[in-house]
Amino acid sequence: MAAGDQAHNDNVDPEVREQLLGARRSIDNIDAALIHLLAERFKYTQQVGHLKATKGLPASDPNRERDQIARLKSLAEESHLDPAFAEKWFNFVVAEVIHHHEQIASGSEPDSAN
Ligand SMILES: O=C(O)C(=O)C[C@]1(C(=O)O)C=C[C@@H](O)C=C1
Repeated sequence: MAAGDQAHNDNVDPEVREQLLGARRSIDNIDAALIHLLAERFKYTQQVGHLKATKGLPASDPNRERDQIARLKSLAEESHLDPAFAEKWFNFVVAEVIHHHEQIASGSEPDSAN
């Protein structure tokens, strides 16, 4: 049996299994909160996308992004989260937002847009 299969084994010490389940319940709650927060964020970025398209503004705003990255990296440091990871996460989300902005501007916004 591979080492990784041990966690799926029914023979896991009940105390360890309880600890694992307890931590996983909290992980599931946090993942749910993150999904809800992301959905809220995309609701607002969609509003921004429509505003930019209506007013003929560019999809991206590099100055705004620079300020956001500096702020998030500082918050990450305070929270003992890797600032490089915070920046990667932000860039990943913003790339999707810009893609949505471009779709809105070109009139090809998907029905289920977030
Ligand atoms: O604030 C804006 O202008 C947005 O379009 C939102 C947002 C973001 O997701 O935070 C996305 C793209 C911009 O380059 C900057 C920020």
